[in-house]
Amino acid sequence: MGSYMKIFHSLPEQQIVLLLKGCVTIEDPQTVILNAPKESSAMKNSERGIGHSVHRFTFSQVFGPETTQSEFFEGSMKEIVRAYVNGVNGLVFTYGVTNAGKTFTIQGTSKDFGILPRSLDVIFNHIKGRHYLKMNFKPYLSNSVKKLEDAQVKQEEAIKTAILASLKEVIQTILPKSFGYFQPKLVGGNGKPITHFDANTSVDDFPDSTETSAEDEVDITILSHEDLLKTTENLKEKLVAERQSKLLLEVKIRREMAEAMFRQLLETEEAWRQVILQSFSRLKGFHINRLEDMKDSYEEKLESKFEMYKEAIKKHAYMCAMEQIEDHYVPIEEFLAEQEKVELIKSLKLKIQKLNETLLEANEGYRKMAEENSRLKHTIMLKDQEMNSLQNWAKRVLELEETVSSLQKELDEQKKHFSIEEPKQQKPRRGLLANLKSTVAATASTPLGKGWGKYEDAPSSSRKQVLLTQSKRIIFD
Ligand SMILES: Nc1ncnc2c1ncn2[C@@H]1O[C@H](COP(=O)(O)OP(=O)(O)OP(=O)(O)O)[C@@H](O)[C@H]1O
Repeated sequence: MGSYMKIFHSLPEQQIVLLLKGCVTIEDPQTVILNAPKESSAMKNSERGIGHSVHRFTFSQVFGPETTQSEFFEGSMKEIVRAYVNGVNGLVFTYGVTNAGKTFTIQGTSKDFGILPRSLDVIFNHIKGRHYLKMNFKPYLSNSVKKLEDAQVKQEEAIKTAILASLKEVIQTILPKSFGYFQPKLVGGNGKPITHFDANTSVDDFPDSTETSAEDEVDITILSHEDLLKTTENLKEKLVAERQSKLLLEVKIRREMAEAMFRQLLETEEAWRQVILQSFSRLKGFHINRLEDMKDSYEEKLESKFEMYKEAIKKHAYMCAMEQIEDHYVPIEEFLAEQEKVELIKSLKLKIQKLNETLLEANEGYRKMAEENSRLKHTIMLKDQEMNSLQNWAKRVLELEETVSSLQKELDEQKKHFSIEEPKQQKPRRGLLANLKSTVAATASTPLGKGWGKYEDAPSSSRKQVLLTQSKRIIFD
């Protein structure tokens, strides 16, 4: 018994409970402990100090999950049933959520009966041989019974037979194949149906009430009292049989009518089916045509919409282009003029570039020339210095030349003078240098320039050479 289920009967102390695994723990055969699940509000409340997470319940008997149907019956029902057969009323009911196992407990399965078939088995075993065999009680107004007369019993039986027969036919007609679906409802202790309805039972299996008795009509006046009773009895039976046969006939007629109606119904159904099929196929055709029409019209619509959108897009593109043209439009003359300007600017730029290059080159040349110039200046300066020194030299040479010429003159005069006075006085020779010195000293105040004059027009180099030659000559003289 894996589920959680309580089975109560009328007495509170007789509470019995079957328990679920998990939060429910069986402490002992009388006590169950309920532990609140971890996430439950009861557990959370108990953690906050409100209420308890554990509850203890006491019962007359607790059955755990491993309990079998038999053990449960023995432990729960047997005493109640025993009391019942001894005239003590009892109430057993199950209580629990859906799928808790109430039906399983009460009814059980065909292999493993629950407490109800087991109880019935016990009860019927208990009254075995003491059954009331006559079938002359009829339920009345749900909670009562009526005792039937024999004739009523037979009438009931005939009706029952007729009903069962027609029922069987109807069932065979309507549900020929699925008849096997119906299972016996009540099962006895041996597992066989207590009330058995055999689908193969036919009308022929029931006594044929339409058959007339073999007995002929008799003259009652010649009959004894016993025979009379017997005959009366026979007549009664005949009467009943006739009534039965009438009933059967009625049932038969009704059945035939029902069959006819059923056939008609089938035919009608078939006709309707045909009609429906035709309509359906027509409808289908209609739908297909309609669908095709719709498809065409949708395609057309789609096409026209497509065209419309295409036109709209074109228009939009055109408008955009026009707007752009308005914003960016330049007349061709302006454009050409601009173009010329651009060309001009380009060529000017090119020229400027070339000029720049030329300028750079000129700069470079100028720089080189400046260098050359400074070098030449330097040379000139050197030459000037040289020239100055040469001029000084020349000046000096001229002076010396002057001196020499004056000395020469003086010498010549002296010579002349000596040649006149030579015989009288012979002047002692003192050497050239002593003579020169004395001459220079004598002519120190003599002005220069007389000897220079004859070289004034000569080029400087030849003049220098002359000067040098003269000065050399003067020095070596
Ligand atoms: N003790 C058990 N052992 C094995 N199977 C069980 C047990 N109890 C219940 N079941 C199975 O659990 C399922 C539900 O059980 P059952 O139909 O008896 O529940 P229930 O309480 O009658 O439900 P509901 O209230 O919906 O009728 C069934 O398939 C049943 O066979």
